Amino acid sequence: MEIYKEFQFEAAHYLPNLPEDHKCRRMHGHSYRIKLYIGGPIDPAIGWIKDFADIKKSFTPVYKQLDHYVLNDIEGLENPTSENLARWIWNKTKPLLPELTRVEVMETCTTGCIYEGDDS
Ligand SMILES: Nc1nc2c(c(=O)[nH]1)N=C([C@H](O)[C@H](O)COP(=O)(O)OP(=O)(O)OP(=O)(O)O)CN2
Ligand SMILES: [Zn+2]
Repeated sequence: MEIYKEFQFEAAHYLPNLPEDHKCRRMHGHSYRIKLYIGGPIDPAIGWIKDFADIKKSFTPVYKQLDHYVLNDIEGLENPTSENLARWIWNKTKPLLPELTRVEVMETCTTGCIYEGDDS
């Protein structure tokens, strides 16, 4: 079974590797939504896999690096596509939250990326 916790943060970015005339090469902002999925057995005494509050606590140091920043200024996010952001969040969060099974990044209401580790 999996559970998830959703987060939202505001950030600006531009995609520097796109052609000059591509609109996403210009600086613009998104209300990003992130879903972190956690897998594991249900604790029979409590009836849950992990407290949602503990997922939030573990993710907070990573979240704070993203919210209200220009993503391009962050080390490792110089080309902040959804794909690169999902992998960056995975790499930063997995050591803090070993039960992490999937990261979903939603850049707009209609677009997103799912990352499940090295071979996805
Ligand atoms: N595979 C990817 N494609 C695009 C990414 C990305 O990270 N990975 N990013 C962008 C831009 O950041 C852009 O802001 C979002 O793209 P898009 O959906 O085209 O933007 P709109 O909200 O303007 O979409 P409409 O449906 O046309 O309104 C682009 N592509
Ligand atoms: Zn964008």
